[in-house]
Amino acid sequence: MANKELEEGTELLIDFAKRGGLIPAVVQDVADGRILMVAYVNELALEASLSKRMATFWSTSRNALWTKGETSGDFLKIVEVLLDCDQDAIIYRVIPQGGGSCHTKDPETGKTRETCFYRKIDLESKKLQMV
Ligand SMILES: N=c1c2ncn([C@@H]3O[C@H](COP(=O)(O)OP(=O)(O)OP(=O)(O)O)[C@@H](O)[C@H]3O)c2ncn1[C@@H]1O[C@H](COP(=O)(O)O)[C@@H](O)[C@H]1O
Ligand SMILES: [Mg+2]
Ligand SMILES: [Zn+2]
Repeated sequence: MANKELEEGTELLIDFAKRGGLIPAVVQDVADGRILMVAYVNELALEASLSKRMATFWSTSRNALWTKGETSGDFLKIVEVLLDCDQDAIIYRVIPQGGGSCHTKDPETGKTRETCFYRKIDLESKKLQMV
C-alpha cells in the first residue's frame, strides 16, 4: 500500500496505534547532528513536547510521562520535530540545556555523558569498544 503523502499544512496524524501507543523518538543535537538518545513517545508525550518545547517521553519502565531533565536538570530544548514518511517515528532536534543527555557518567571525568551512544560493537571481535 502506498503511503499517504501529507502535504504542508496538513494536520498532524501520527500512527500511534500501530505499535500499541508508542513510537520511537530519536534525539539529535542540532549543533552537530549527533544522535544523543533514543526513547519512546505516546500521544501525551508528543503533545507535552510541542507545548513545553522540551523533549518529553513516555518512560517504559516507570510508566509515566517523562520530561528529560526533570530531576537531573539536563533538559533538551526542542528546536524542530521531524516526522518520518509513514508517521510512526520522530526525531527531536534539540539543544541540550545541561551537562549532557545520558544518565551515566564518564568515570574518568565524572561528567554526565553527552550522548547515550558512547560505545560501539567492534565488527571483527563483536566486543564493545568506546566510540
Ligand atoms: N535520565 C535518564 C536517561 N537519559 C537518557 N536515557 C536514555 O533514554 C532511554 C529511555 O528509554 P526507556 O523507556 O528505557 O526509559 P526508562 O526505562 O524509563 O528508564 P530506565 O528505567 O532505563 O532508567 C534509556 O534507554 C537511555 O538510553 C535515559 N534513561 C533513563 N533515565 C532515567 O530517568 C530519570 C530521570 O532523569 P532526568 O530526566 O535526567 O532527570 C532517572 O531516574 C534516570 O535514571
Ligand atoms: Mg530503560
Ligand atoms: Zn544514556
